[in-house]
Amino acid sequence: MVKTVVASNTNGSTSTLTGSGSASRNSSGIAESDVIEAGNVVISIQVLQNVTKYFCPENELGRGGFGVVYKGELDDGTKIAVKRMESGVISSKALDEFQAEIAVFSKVRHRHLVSHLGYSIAGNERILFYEYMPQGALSKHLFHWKSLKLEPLSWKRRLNIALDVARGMEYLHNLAHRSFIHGHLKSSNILLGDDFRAKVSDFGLKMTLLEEFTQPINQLSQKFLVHREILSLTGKVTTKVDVFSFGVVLMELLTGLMARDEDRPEESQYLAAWFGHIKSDKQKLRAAIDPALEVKDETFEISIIAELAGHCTARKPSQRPDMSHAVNVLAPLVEKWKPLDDDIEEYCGIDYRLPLKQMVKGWREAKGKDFIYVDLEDSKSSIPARPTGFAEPFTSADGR
Ligand SMILES: Nc1ncnc2c1ncn2[C@@H]1O[C@H](COP(=O)(O)OP(=O)(O)OP(=O)(O)O)[C@@H](O)[C@H]1O
Repeated sequence: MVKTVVASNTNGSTSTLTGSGSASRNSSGIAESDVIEAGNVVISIQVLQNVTKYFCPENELGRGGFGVVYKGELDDGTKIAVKRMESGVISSKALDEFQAEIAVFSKVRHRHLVSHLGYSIAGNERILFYEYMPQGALSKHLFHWKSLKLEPLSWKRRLNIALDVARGMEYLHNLAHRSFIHGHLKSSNILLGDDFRAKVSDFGLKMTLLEEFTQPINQLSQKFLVHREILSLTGKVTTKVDVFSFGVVLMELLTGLMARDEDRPEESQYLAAWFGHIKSDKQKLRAAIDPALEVKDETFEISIIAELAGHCTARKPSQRPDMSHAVNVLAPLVEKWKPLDDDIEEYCGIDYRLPLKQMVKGWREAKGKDFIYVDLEDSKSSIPARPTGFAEPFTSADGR
């Protein structure tokens, strides 16, 4: 017997059901009979086996610390990413915690956060499934584009990605009802859509849900402590850990170099440390820019991003800005590159250059007007319609 839960209801609880999954299915491949109480949709694990062709290697999208991620396709053509956890990653003892965490993060919806759609439990199997991001991880496009025969990312795309990530992280930190720490933001956890717009993934697997911005280190698995040396300065995990990681991602976008690479000369093995030394020297900074970028008139922007990256990776967490600051620095740069009629609905009635409160006020007013707008806090527009019973997303008056 197996049980699968897709999303959860708005009060944070989840329900599960055992079953074979053989009932007739709606347009998203989810059985009508599987829809049960209080907004919970329950489907069987067989659906996931079917859509991934029994976890066929051909459908493998990648591997991470938790296991293998497969591509799957529902009956209606909707693509999903299915993360099959390696056995032992989650003990049965930790299962309650696992379910409770998932109950929370399945409701976190934002256009720059990869939507978590559900999970499955069957015997030792722990499977999570997500919105599918067709262009895959940012890391692939920054570090492996040649071997994968991809186009290198243009400067404009990199700027957009930086802003998208900043907005997703700003939401996690400040704008959801509670504050979330991602804990392992990195370029392999930033996924790209066909339009090369970015969404942050993997928040929640060990995301720390905090009412206050403090948590003793030992409550987080070492695996997630990408910048352990920085954490050890304070002994606390705070949102500033994510800000540091974001600064490193900015450095990767600028240089095309991985955060850490033991094949590089010793002084540049750690990108953050090395970049911190060279960023104020114009010539060295220019020499460090990714050769795949044809830099012409972007010198001014590059120095702003370099400055921001340095600020985000300040040694003391208290000296690092919050993500809202990063959004405010990046938004005008992206705006500059934006053709007037490009992506117009995203900007309808909203001036992203305004401080958050004014911007939200403008957005609310725009909502009342008689034209199409996009719900800024809800990424559901990027995936096909949510099947009946999927969780209502968190709402936030401050979404951007
Ligand atoms: N939603 C998704 N859509 C498309 N591809 C995905 C999706 N989620 C993951 N992938 C692919 O699977 C790979 C592995 O993802 P996963 O999140 O398991 O590990 P990771 O982020 O690389 O590492 P870690 O587990 O240490 O965070 C990613 O690099 C990406 O290429």
